[in-house]
Amino acid sequence: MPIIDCVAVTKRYANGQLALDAVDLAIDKGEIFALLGPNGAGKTTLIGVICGTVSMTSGAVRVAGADIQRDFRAARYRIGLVPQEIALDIFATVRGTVSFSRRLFGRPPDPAFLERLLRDLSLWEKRDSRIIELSGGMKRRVMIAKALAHEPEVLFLDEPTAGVDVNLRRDMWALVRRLREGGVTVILTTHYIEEAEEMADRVGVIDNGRILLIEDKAQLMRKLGKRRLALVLHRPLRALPASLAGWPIALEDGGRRLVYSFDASADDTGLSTLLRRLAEAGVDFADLETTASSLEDIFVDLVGGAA
Ligand SMILES: Nc1ncnc2c1ncn2[C@@H]1O[C@H](COP(=O)(O)OP(=O)(O)OP(=O)(O)O)[C@@H](O)[C@H]1O
Repeated sequence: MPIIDCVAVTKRYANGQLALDAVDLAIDKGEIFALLGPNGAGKTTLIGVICGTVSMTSGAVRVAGADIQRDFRAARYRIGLVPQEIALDIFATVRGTVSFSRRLFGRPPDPAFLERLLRDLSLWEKRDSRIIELSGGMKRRVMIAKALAHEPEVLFLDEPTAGVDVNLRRDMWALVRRLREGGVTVILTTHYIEEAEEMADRVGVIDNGRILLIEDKAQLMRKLGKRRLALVLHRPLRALPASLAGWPIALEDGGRRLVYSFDASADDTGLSTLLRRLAEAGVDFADLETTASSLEDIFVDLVGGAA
């Protein structure tokens, strides 16, 4: 049984905006799932529906079997949510904020757990500071600690690293991995492709309220992945040989690098023709390298056309 199961989830806001259009999404326990999409794609709305803060127009969501509408408390108890905006009582202390959130869910105090959580998020030294005294990055850490305070099985991170510095981003990624080792399911939304590439087991791409694709990350990158061949030329080229006109080739680095993009899974990659024509045109190269395209290239291909 998936830990999160969305069936035909549709959301139309009061102003008529269709934010989710019959979304089916099943998330397995213990996976890290990245939901990718451009601004306004429907990511935050989908999270809101799953967490019960946005009412859906039609469809159903179950969290570990509990229906979010009929059995809200049971479903919500299993979820920790880190929203995009920081919302904290600025006069409370770090420790007070986190223990309050735990109490709200009816969990008994557990000082050892609290200490571990605050240490994991590099908040232990600040445990008695008031929120108002903290930097923006520290406040974000508190938001995460707060979401994890009741030991949820599923953690939602809505754009966790938008505008955060490199250290916090790295800490966050490390934390997410540790959580997964502990069996926690993590669902993150992002428009930073590198984040999905770095973290996710599976990737879903959403645009205009529709899921365009859900795929194992590695498979996705293999399947849709283009490759690049870069040749380092002996002598810089001003222009491509006429025999290669119209090929997906770019000259970079002042004509010293010739870069060819191709589909590695195609029957004919064009590589042998390319090399033959270069040889015929007297173009020598000193070195060559091939690289796989990133998830970003794939994403732009998918969403770029629709946007
Ligand atoms: N309360 C609301 N009332 C009306 N329309 C809304 C409301 N909230 C969101 N929308 C619209 O629904 C669509 C989906 O918005 P949503 O915030 O879910 O997208 P998102 O993918 O999270 O975007 P972002 O990456 O910018 O956070 C957008 O067109 C947005 O303008």
